[in-house]
Amino acid sequence: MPHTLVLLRHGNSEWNQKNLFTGWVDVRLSELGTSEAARAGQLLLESGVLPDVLHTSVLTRAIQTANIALDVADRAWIDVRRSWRLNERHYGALQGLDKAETLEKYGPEQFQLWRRSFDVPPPPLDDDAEWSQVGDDRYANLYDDQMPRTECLKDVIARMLPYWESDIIPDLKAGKTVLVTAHGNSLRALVKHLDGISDDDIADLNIPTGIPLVYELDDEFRPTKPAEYLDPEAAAAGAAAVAAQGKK
Ligand SMILES: O=C(O)[C@@H](CO)OP(=O)(O)O
Repeated sequence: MPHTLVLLRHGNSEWNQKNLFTGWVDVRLSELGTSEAARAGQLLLESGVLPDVLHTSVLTRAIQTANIALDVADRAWIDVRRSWRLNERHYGALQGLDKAETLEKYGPEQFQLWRRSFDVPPPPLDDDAEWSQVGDDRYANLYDDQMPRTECLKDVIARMLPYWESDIIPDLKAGKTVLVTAHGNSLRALVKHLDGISDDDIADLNIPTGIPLVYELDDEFRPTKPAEYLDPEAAAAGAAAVAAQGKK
């Protein structure tokens, strides 16, 4: 029996709007992001892809997106699990910096390496820096060596996949339609795993904000066909806009 998995990147956030590197900084949705989330719910409703369970990161922008979308889809009541393992990539010392200024200061090669390379993390963020999450209550249960100070995509895969195996797969196995509401880079990590994308090719994959991406998976939890965005045109435009960030 095929399993249905829906991936949803949060809607446009206040820092997406300001073009700042965000990572683990807990910013909220912008007005645009709120309407994107409502539209995502409408798309779920219209396509009849109705989630039975929600998995979110512990970041407010993903939680808000899920709440708004599920409310519109009349599924506000479904079970919810949250995990730091679905969080955005920790952007290290880039958190809080302007993307256009960073591109100008370090050049396109270094900028792309930090944003999209598989295994080059940005410099680590000091624990006492303004945009550090060390000491944030929501991470009180993490061991100190689990608490990132910076991450590359490879690190995100390493901390995200255990949750996929231990918490998301069992829900799929139970026949539930699973909604995962997360972030540009944590979802790139999951898509890389599901679609078997190489370490080099993943650099070209960008996930648009607020458009559900639907996977049908076999019993080995591999896609039976290419995943589909519920609004393919808007998704292509949104992904191109993410790729171009920095170039203002
Ligand atoms: O700033 C971030 O945390 C991410 C997602 O918004 O940005 P990027 O697409 O540059 O990896």
